[in-house]
Order: sequence, then C-alpha cells, then structure tokens
Amino acid sequence: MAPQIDAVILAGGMARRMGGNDKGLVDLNGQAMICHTLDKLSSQVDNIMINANRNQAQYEQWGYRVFSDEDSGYLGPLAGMVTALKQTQAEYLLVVPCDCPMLPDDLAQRLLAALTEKNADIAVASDGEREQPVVLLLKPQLAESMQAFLDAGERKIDFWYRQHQVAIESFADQPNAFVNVNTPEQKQQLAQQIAK
Ligand SMILES: Nc1nc2c(ncn2[C@@H]2O[C@H](COP(=O)(O)OP(=O)(O)OP(=O)(O)O)[C@@H](O)[C@H]2O)c(=O)[nH]1
Ligand SMILES: [Mg+2]
Repeated sequence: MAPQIDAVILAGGMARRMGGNDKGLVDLNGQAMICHTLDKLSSQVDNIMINANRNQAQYEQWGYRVFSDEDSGYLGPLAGMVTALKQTQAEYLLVVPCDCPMLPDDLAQRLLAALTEKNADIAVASDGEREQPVVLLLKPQLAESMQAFLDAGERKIDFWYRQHQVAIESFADQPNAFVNVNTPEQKQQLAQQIAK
C-alpha cells in the first residue's frame, strides 16, 4: 500500500516584496494564488494543511485545516514546517510554498521515490540548476531535530537539512514548475504567461 503523505502549504510569511499583501490570497488570473497550489496538490496527497499567520478565516474557505506557527515571531519557513511536522499523523510530509503556482503534477511521487531509493530522511526538489529549499518531502520524526535547530537560533533551512540524509530530485524536465512569485511584477509576468 502507498504510504500516507500529508502536505502543508506555507503561507505564513510577511510577503514584504509583495508590499505586505498576503501572498497566498493575492489574485492570480481570477483565483487566489494558493488555489493554484491546492489544485496542483489535491490529487497527489492524502490531506492538505494550510499554514498561515494572518487572515486565517479567509484561508479556511477552502475547507482545509489552517494553523499558525507555534512560535509567532515570524522565524521563517522552518517555523511553519516544524508546526506541521508536529501535527501530521502521516508517514511523510510534503512541504511547498504558497507562491509556486506551477508545481509538478508528479511532485510527491518523485520525491518519495528519490527518498526511498537513497534511503534518505528528506527529499528536496531541484529545477535542475538550483535546489528549491522549501519544496521537500520529509519524515515527521525530524520534528525534534528541526525544533532544536530553531531553538539554537538557526534559521537557514539548507543548513538544517544538511545534518540529515538528503536526496535531491531534479525536475529539469519541467523548467517552469518552480516559478516563484515574490513581487507584483513577477505576478504580472506569470499571469500573462498563463493567459497565453
Ligand atoms: N510559517 C511561516 N512561513 C514563512 C515565514 N516566512 C516565510 N514563510 C514562507 O516561506 C515561503 C518562502 O518565503 P518567501 O518567498 O521569502 O516569502 P515571504 O517571507 O513571505 O516574502 P518576503 O517578505 O518578500 O521575503 C513562503 O511560502 C512564505 O509564506 C514564517 O515566518 N512562517
Ligand atoms: Mg518566495
């Protein structure tokens, strides 16, 4: 039987480059940005959770569980991830950001295959050139290690995952899949691309 995979969509950042507008909720071609991500993930995993530190009521409209960071200090993506790791009952947690609306349709499946093949604890996606540090699959048993890393004042996710067995899965076959929307200009550009 296939192992159970839960996903968390990280929407807990301050979105300063988006003028402070909650990135998951900004409109991209008639839908909130997070809707594009929800569409991509819904057939890939067993349960989806949304991690948001404001506008929770709005995020609840899609019917998924919404939770905020256990530590409310905006410590960065790891703060959302560690909270999700403590909540999931699944065998694996898939983590994605809310600002990558074009994620691969075979993301979970390929990360799981890479993790299993390498006997790793974490599988991180790459676009063929660069690692995508907040697109990863990991085991919930790592919650304690991640919490200790945060408690030590560390914030950089790639430093954390290098303490563990990591598999990198290249999605060089889908060069557009990790387009990242951080600014209004990038959003405008992607909107035009999608509309074509
Ligand atoms: N839970 C949680 N997620 C965060 C936090 N900071 C960033 N993220 C998420 O991590 C992902 C990648 O971060 P960025 O693209 O830099 O997003 P951001 O920090 O909101 O945006 P900027 O302020 O413009 O850097 C996004 O999905 C963010 O929502 C945080 O403190 N808590
Ligand atoms: Mg980003």
